[in-house]
Amino acid sequence: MSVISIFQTHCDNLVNTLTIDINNFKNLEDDKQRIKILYDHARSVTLPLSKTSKSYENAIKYKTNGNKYYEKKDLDRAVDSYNSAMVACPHNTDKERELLAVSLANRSAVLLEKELITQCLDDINYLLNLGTYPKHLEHKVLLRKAKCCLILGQYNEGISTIKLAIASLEKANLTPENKKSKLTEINSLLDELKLKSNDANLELVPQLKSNLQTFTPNFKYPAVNDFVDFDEDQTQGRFATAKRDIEPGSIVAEEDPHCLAISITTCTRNCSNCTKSILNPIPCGSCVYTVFCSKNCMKESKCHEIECKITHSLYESGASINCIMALRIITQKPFGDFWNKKDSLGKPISSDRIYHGSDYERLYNLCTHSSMRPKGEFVHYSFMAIYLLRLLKLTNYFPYDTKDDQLTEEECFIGGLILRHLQILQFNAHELSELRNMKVVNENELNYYTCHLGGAVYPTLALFNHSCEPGVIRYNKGKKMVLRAIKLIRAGEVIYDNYGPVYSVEDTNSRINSLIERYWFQCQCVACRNNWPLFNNMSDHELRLICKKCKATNSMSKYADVPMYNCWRCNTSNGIMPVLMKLMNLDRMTQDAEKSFITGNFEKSIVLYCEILKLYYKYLAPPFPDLVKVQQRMRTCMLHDGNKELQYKAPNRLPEQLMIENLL
Ligand SMILES: C[S@@+](CC[C@H](N)C(=O)[O-])C[C@H]1O[C@@H](n2cnc3c(N)ncnc32)[C@H](O)[C@@H]1O
Repeated sequence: MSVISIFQTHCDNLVNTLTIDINNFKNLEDDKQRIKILYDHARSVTLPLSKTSKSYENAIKYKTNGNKYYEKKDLDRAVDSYNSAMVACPHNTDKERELLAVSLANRSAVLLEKELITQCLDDINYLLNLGTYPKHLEHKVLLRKAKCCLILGQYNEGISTIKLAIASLEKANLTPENKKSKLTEINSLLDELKLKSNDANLELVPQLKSNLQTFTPNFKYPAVNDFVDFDEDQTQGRFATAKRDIEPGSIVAEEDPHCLAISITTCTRNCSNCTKSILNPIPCGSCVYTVFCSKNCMKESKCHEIECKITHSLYESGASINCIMALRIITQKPFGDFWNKKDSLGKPISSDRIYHGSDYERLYNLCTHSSMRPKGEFVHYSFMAIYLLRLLKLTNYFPYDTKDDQLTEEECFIGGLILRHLQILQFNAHELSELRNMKVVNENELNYYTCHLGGAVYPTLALFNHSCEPGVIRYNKGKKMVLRAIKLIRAGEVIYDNYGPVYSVEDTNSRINSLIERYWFQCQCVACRNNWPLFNNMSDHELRLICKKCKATNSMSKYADVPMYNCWRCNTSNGIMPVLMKLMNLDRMTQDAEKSFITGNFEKSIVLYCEILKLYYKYLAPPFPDLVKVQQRMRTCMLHDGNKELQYKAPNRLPEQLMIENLL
């Protein structure tokens, strides 16, 4: 049985044995009442608390494998094995902590050979901090550290490290001869460091100019650019609009998540706090599902201190990433923070209060569609919430001793919040992702794919509605989500995001049905209303000209040899030649953009593609194939501006043939 189904089966069994009246259940006053009514019934499921524990013996095996790979100079596998050794290694006894330090030291040697100097230095600093590395070997890592300092230009730090290395030679079990040769090596490194240090004092380091795109935060909604506003209506709820024309390429929004979670498939490759891809993870001392990129991230991750004990039950029960986040929204803040808000939650928020995504009230007010939720599903969600609440009660989250067979007011309140989060996340969570290289045999055929790392919730970005012809694309930069325009969005227009289905790759019926099923609304976007063709069915011979007066679309053949046309709607006479001339000028720009794109010069190609898009949107109306191609290229370029796995290599040449994938 797959792990996903374990959790599902528990819930299904509970729903099937339920004796209460489901109609009444749905009409209950609030989520807290739902938890209260179902709690005892849900307790018939035993919580799976067995653990995939850390194991010293396994750690030794992995470390030994790492050494073998290192000897064979298979550096990538060596790093992987040392990583596994560290994740598996318990941190309780001196012997275990020594193994951890040795694995770190070995990994740092490999990283130095791989010329990953900063990572090597991080490992050495971490192991020296542990204080459990055998003293008779310490001179080796200190020497390695000094070499890193030399390469990184940290000369003074290097010099003090050399002094420590010399002192620690006293504790080394070396023959006098070996000791002498080590000392010679150390002293020559010291000379080099001193020399470089003197030179560095004479040099003036030129300041690199940041070429960051301009982003002027909106006063009321700091996560969006000043040119964005929000509006609301009966059919669409809240949505974002443009206060002025927004040009393609502009940054529309940048937001930090309110909460995030890394999925089980990548939880030992990406930092659970900042999502960074890491080659040299620092594993949690107690569980095998959590790693960090630095001590800082480990310290910042308050939620893991609470969750560590139940991480196994969460991950191995097959609970979805939304379940993990529904709980984490709670564990990342102290109980008192929620309890103090219990009377204000759900009440109207003053209109001049700044909309910060970190505000719990903003998250709480995201849409739940609870009135539309089918009765059975409500019960199902409540069981999931109770399961999560019972796990939470096994931690030290509540400021008192908890009992599984008793439900206090406080627990009931928190259970109600978890139930609400599950509903919110269903419609408002985003995927976290990074670019990874496809594993291909031939290095020249190196390619990339977007790998999903987990989920996150961004309370401001969650206010953007969907269109199958979106105005923005989304990507992650660290844990931030960035939204950038991929078309000209005119003042007053709605700024649409995209929830998955894109007009050029999926037919209208299929898009409409999947949106109804997944997001519970009937899409009325321009592509759905007009049943736009798929990319493969778009005509290459058609010119979709925009009337200069009324902006209506006038469709004609590219080869119609006529100088003018009269707009079908307002009858204004429009010249065709000036438009054709402009489009011909674009050919050159398109070739340049393609050349830069294919050779991986994404910054240059973004600038050119943006110019092309501006002209397209001025004279032509979508859909047409060249527009789809350019937007697809823009998407690839922007993804390369976002997260990449640590060892990501941009392909030397990207496929010249356009691969139409989902835009988002
Ligand atoms: C992430 S929320 C977007 C913000 C939402 N409008 C609100 O008021 O909170 C997703 C929900 O918004 C609504 N929505 C999104 N795009 C829509 C559209 N194009 N037309 C109508 N409703 C839409 C749907 O109810 C969907 O489940």
